[in-house]
Amino acid sequence: MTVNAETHAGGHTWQSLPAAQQPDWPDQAALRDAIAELESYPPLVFAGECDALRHRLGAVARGEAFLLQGGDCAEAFDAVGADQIRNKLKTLLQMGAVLTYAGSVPVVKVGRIAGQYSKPRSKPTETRDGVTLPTYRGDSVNGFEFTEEARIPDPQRLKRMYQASASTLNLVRAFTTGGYADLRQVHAWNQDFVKSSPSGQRYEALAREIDRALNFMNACGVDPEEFKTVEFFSSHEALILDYESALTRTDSRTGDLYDVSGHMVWIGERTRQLDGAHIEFASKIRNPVGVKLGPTTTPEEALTLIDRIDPNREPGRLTFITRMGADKIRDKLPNLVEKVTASGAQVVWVCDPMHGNTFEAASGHKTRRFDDVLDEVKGFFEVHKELGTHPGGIHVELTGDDVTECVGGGDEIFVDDLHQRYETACDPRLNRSQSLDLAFLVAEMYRDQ
Ligand SMILES: O=C[C@H](O)[C@H](O)COP(=O)(O)O
Ligand SMILES: C=C(OP(=O)(O)O)C(=O)O
Ligand SMILES: [Mn+2]
Repeated sequence: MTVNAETHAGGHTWQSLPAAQQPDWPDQAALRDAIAELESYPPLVFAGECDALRHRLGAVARGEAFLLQGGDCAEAFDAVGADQIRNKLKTLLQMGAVLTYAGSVPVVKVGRIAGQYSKPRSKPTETRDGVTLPTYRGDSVNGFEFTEEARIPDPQRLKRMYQASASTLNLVRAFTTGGYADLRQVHAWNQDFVKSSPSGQRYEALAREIDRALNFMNACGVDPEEFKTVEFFSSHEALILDYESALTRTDSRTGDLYDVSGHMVWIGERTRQLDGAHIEFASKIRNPVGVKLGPTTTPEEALTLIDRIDPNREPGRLTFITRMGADKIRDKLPNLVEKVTASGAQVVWVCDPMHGNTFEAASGHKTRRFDDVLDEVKGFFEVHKELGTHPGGIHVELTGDDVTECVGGGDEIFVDDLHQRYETACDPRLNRSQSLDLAFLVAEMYRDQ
């Protein structure tokens, strides 16, 4: 295999390289048909929007803005109703408002939304009561239901992924530009949270300050229209390369390739092999790109990733999403940040405090402790403070619904509560109140920084 081969029969350099975590599609003819159809579909996003996000992330890399990236671990086809999308968006916007005020910097808002349908897994199979079946790999590949039939990878699902992404993005665009996301409304939701929940009451002082700031702007005659719309971007893990390749198009303005399935895509911890297809793919598209970095990442790997994906050292092009675990971040992160900074690269550093802190409760539920999540973010801020670098943002798995998937938080969820509303198809998400709790606590950290 050569990394630099310019093309292969399918057309793109990455298509001739080994790709980890791809489904074993049993029906290759059906796969080819699905890909051909996807290739004929219109883009979900415009290349110029991807450029805009890259510029916003450039400001994050320079320390002038903060990134809030969040949403489901795995979106599901049967969870794209208006209520679920609205609740998720509402939660992210509320978090964004708190962080904007406390940090006094723009918050770049990016959803794990409208495309987050594919999951890398640690095991190829799952066994329940002595029955072993292929593992669930996300709604884009197979069904969550534990039956032989549901678990067969079906390429028709790639088309449903496109359709579900399109309708989700359509509603998100409507909400964010049509007046629903008005900052004054978002602030009123935050006031509700502060008033009506025990965990919210701790943040009364901050909410009052925001209220005063809004009244002040009002009194100064700031045009209320300014508050009406909000910029919001989509992102997902670029995992299933047949899908991402079919949605990768040449931009007529520049001749560059863009993956028009979302504004930003990231490469996961399990697929970031330097000689693999995913990194080659990431290096060829002009979208802003993220790469997850777990605790085994060496500085040499990080530097090679920069050379591959960001050879021109363009702030905003590359985001490193570190997911070390609360017990490792203070040990592992400093060396990476130091070496990357010394190389002259200006990457965005983002903390994913979820994926290094997963454990299985006695009940069998995969869960995370709110305190571990918070402690990893704290460690992230400490390391950057010590090194004089910018803690660029957080990347979290969350939902706007009152699920019981992570333990702890101000409105505490106990291990015994997990079964009550455990709805995730993959990893445990912070619920609405845990997400807001986190935003207020991170806001305090950002301020102290
Ligand atoms: O976000 C996803 C999960 O962390 C990943 O799919 C691994 O989960 P698993 O260990 O249950 O396979
Ligand atoms: C699989 C994920 O993360 P990671 O690649 O960091 O394990 C994820 O973000 O859902
Ligand atoms: Mn996950």
